[in-house]
This record gives sequence, C-alpha cells and structure tokens, in this order.
Amino acid sequence: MQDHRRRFLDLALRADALRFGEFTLKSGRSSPYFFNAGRFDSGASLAGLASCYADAIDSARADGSLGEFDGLFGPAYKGIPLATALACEYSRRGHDLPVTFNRKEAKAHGEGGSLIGAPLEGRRVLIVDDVITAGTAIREALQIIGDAGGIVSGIVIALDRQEAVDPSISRRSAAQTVATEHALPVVAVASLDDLLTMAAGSAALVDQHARLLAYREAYGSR
Ligand SMILES: O=P(O)(O)OC[C@H]1O[C@H](OP(=O)(O)OP(=O)(O)O)[C@H](O)[C@@H]1O
Ligand SMILES: O=C(O)c1cc(=O)[nH]c(=O)[nH]1
Repeated sequence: MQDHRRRFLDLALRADALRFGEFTLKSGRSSPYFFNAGRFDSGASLAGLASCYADAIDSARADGSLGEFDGLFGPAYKGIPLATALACEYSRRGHDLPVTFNRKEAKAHGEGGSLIGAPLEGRRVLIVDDVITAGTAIREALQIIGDAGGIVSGIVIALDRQEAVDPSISRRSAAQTVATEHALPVVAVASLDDLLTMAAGSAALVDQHARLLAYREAYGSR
C-alpha cells in the first residue's frame, strides 16, 4: 500500500475520524463505518491530512493520471477546511494556489452571493472533498464551478467508499461513474479496499473486517 494511503488511514483512526458502528449516510444507506473529516480539528492534524492529500495528488500528477490545475475548490462544508489546509501545504511546498469555496445558503448582504475566495472564471480547479459515496456532493460542486465559469481539472477525495449507487442496476462505483460521465480524474488518498487491507492485518480492527467485507459484498463496486 502506498505510504500516503497508510499514513492517512492511521491518522484517521487516531483522530477518531474513522469510526465503526451503525451510521446513516447522506444517501440514506446504513453503513457499518463512517469517515468524519470534522475530527481533523487541530492545526497539526489538518496539516498531517493535507500532506496525505498533496502526496496523493503529486503521485497522480507524476503518473500522468491527473492534469494541471491552478486553483483548489472546497465544497461546503467539510471541503472548506480541507481545500484551505491543502493550499497551505502547497504553499509550504513552493506552490501558491488560489482557493475558492461556496456557501450552502447564499448571502444576501455585504459582498453577497455564494462563492468565497479566488474568482473561478477561466480557472482550472481541483475539487477537494472528504469522501465520495453516491457522488451527489461532487455533482453539486461540478455544477457550481461550471456556473461560475471555472474548469474542473479533477477531483481529490480522502476516502473513496467504492460504493455502487444502485447495486441492482450497476456495480460501478460513484467515483467511476462521475469520472466517466465528466471525463475527469478522481484521485482518492485511500479507498475501502485499503481500509480492508489494513483491517485484515490489524488486531484492533479484526472485528470490523467481516462487517466491512459484508458491506462491500452488498454495496461495493466490482
Ligand atoms: O457522495 P455523496 O453521497 O454525496 O456523499 C458524500 C458527501 O456527504 C457528505 O457531505 P454533506 O453534504 O453531508 O456535508 P457536510 O460537508 O456539510 O458535512 C460528505 O462530506 C461528502 O461531501
Ligand atoms: O455518504 C455519506 O454521507 C458519508 C459517508 C462518510 O463516510 N462520511 C461522510 O461524511 N459522509
């Protein structure tokens, strides 16, 4: 497993951002695990997470699967601190990147509108979000960026849950579907497969392994 994948999963487990139990997802599906990026709630933990994103992006740039971009877009809400932390990480690495994010509800006073940060018009942006399940949040972000005249170069997420939206119709994951429909690269720092690999080799996660496997059997991509 690539170093940034393992590092990210270790950080997420230590921050309690990856939890096991019973959770209802945005799609309504019930899941035995949940990634809560909100638990990366300090400067140091966000910096550690941002370095995993940057390593995943740099690796995709190096192998040619991700093209050039000159800005970052973080969808509200959890994408906002993630894109911001990643911009700080890239600045530390010598690349100053503009960052933009949206409000879920448009502001009617002051500067108004629903976009904050660098203008998107004509800019090639990378969408930075926490997790993809059904792809609803990413589709919304694509629409917002397109409406503002931006050009999406790709999508980076911390965790690809590798789930089919409706397994009775297709076993393609939401990430694969978005990638094909929009001809865009989707880069994941880690995936459910990586979590399963880690769980299989960890005494602390051994109880979760069977439940995760059963969940992937029911809803996972193939
Ligand atoms: O692929 P999907 O099925 O869309 O699910 C994943 C999305 O769900 C969550 O967003 P949510 O809108 O719940 O919001 P938050 O960032 O405001 O917590 C999560 O942060 C992802 O963006
Ligand atoms: O599908 C979701 O809503 C979802 C899954 C997950 O693991 N984390 C999250 O924030 N949302």
